[in-house]
Amino acid sequence: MRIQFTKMQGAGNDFVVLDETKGRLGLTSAHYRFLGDRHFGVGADQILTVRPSPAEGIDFEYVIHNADGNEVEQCGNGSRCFARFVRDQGLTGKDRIRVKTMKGVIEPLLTPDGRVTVDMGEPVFNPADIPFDESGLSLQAMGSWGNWPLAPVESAQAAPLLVATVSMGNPHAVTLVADVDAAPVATLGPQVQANPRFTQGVNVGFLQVVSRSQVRLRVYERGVGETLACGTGACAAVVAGIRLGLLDARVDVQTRGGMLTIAWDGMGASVFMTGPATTVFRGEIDLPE
Ligand SMILES: N[C@H](CCC[C@H](N)C(=O)O)C(=O)O
Repeated sequence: MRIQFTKMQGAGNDFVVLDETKGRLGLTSAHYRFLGDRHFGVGADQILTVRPSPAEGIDFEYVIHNADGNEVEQCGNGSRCFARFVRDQGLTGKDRIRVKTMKGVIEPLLTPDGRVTVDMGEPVFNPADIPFDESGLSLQAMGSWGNWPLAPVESAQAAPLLVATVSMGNPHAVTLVADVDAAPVATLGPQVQANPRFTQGVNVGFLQVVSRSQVRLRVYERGVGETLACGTGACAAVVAGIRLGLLDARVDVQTRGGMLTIAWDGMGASVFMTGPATTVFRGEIDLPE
């Protein structure tokens, strides 16, 4: 079957975008893996599928698959590219678009400077909702915001790693490092992901605090590996930094693929993410049967 696709990227996190607003393509997990494959397919970190409005007051639905073919709950950089896609394709004339993902409704806003700001909803800290099994762990309470625990997560390293666990709809574990360039992302990332306490896997963020309004971040993503940027990872990392008393309410996050700006006013507030969204090329491809 030959399909059309649009290749996009947001801060270097790259996507194959498919339009199912006029009918389903009926793709399988193997098809998503093929599309994500950088040697035999198109190549992407995630595959984003745009579908028609599922309900009154919502403009579209958007479905996210990691390069490993598994569907996931949320994708921050993808939500900006989704918004750029539906505008450029003439599927909407709106600047503010309400879109349903697996775990809720988010609201990208196309801004005059060409960037996109997304209301990513509230962060979730309850371990059972991350999900993270904290049974039997001696949690180390830190930070200026009450006793938010940093959980020691066993890894193959000598000492357990202290991580802050946050959900932005998808699971994140954030650890502090002195220098992201020297962080053992390729080894520690998969080790934390393999920890059975993350019962649905996890995206592992390595956060370097430069100042109260500037950080550097690398993320070893669930279902992909290290990406050049992770939007929900940037949200989770800034939220963790704010709750640990290390960051102010608006932070520039320097990733290997570009700059994202994250704002969060604290408990009960949404996290807002601003960043780029770029169309790289359009094409068509024959899917394996
Ligand atoms: N790998 C993530 C999904 C994509 C997140 C990332 N690309 C973003 O921009 O938020 C997960 O399995 O939860």
